[in-house]
Amino acid sequence: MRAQLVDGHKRNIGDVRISVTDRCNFRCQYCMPAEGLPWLDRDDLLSYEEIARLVALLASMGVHDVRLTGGEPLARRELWRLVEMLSVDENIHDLSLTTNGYLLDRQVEGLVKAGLRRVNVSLDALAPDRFFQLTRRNSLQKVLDGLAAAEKHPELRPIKVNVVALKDFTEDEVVRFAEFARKHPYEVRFIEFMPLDADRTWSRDKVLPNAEVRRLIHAAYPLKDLGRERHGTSRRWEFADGQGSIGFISPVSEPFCGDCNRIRVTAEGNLRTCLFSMTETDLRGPMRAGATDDDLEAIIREAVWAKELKHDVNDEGFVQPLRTMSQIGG
Ligand SMILES: Nc1nc2c(ncn2[C@@H]2O[C@H](COP(=O)(O)OP(=O)(O)OP(=O)(O)O)[C@@H](O)[C@H]2O)c(=O)[nH]1
Ligand SMILES: C[S@@+](CC[C@H](N)C(=O)[O-])C[C@H]1O[C@@H](n2cnc3c(N)ncnc32)[C@H](O)[C@@H]1O
Ligand code: SF4
Ligand code: SF4
Repeated sequence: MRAQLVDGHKRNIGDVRISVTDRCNFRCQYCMPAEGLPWLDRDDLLSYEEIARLVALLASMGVHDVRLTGGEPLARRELWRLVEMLSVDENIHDLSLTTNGYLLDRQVEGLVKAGLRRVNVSLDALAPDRFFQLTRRNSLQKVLDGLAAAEKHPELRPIKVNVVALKDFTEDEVVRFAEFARKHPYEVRFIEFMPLDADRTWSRDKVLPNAEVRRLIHAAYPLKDLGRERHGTSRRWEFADGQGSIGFISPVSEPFCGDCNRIRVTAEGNLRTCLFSMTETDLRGPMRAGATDDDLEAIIREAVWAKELKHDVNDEGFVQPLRTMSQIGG
């Protein structure tokens, strides 16, 4: 084992989010433009072997939680192969996936066999026409099938459902989502819209504050506060009658940067120390030029030492990064 990876604010880094591709088969309004984006060339993507090398190095520095994301991670061929490579590392405690669910039905069995332990599925609407409006794809049923397929694997728990909430849109389905959470063994989380959309149309008045979502749910089904998990994104509330729980991820109205222990690696192998970072550190170049693990460790430690204390989108000086959520790996 190497020394714990720490930032300059004395925070131990314990979580890495790896983007395995910038491509996606959906076009969610709050993330991608309808026409897509210029995709990376395949040669520019880190190979699974390169990702596994980096993750093993990070895990030996105490970064024990690994999330695979994208773009759409299941759109990258044979993702199970990467999962298999990572799941044998004893230094990795949590190996999870965030997906739009479209290809989950087909792939979940292989992923579980390969050692995947958790899955989060994005689902922003429960009515087919509303789902189409948000994702620009007619795929609600495929996502529900993906969730049902995941549910059949008890190894994959908890299953979380991510709902990005938009003002003047999501309100109509908030109570239906609460009922969905009460009916299924899924932890539904409402997420406030962040300024990382490709169309750069984010504004504060398009954000549906989670306090409002909670108010709407509480009126129908009273809630009890369970608090926020350390290093977690969501604050959880359980239904007062004990039938399930619901979560709120509130980066706009209640930022949770204080105990942030996360870093990110983009699909082309750049290290980002914050979701909203304005700079990135190239790891692929040194790796392909023959850097040793000690060389890479030094590069990573220097970049992480400068990790941002926080990022508040409400700050006067806040600047939206050039890269979108799908390019960063949300
Ligand atoms: N502001 C901010 N948002 C984040 C961060 N990490 C994840 N998110 C957002 O949280 C939402 C849910 O992301 P997930 O991929 O499900 O990750 P998570 O919430 O950490 O997942 P769990 O560990 O399973 O609770 C997405 O909108 C992410 O972009 C972060 O460090 N900062
Ligand atoms: C970028 S996606 C990548 C994984 C996968 N394609 C998916 O949608 O789950 C990761 C998460 O970021 C969320 N997300 C994307 N753009 C967002 C935005 N502008 N604000 C808040 N969350 C966003 C998505 O809803 C999803 O839950
Ligand atoms: S949120 Fe996920 S599914 Fe939607 S466009 Fe972005 S990367 Fe694709
Ligand atoms: S915005 Fe940056 S500092 Fe804040 S929680 Fe997210 S990654 Fe961490």
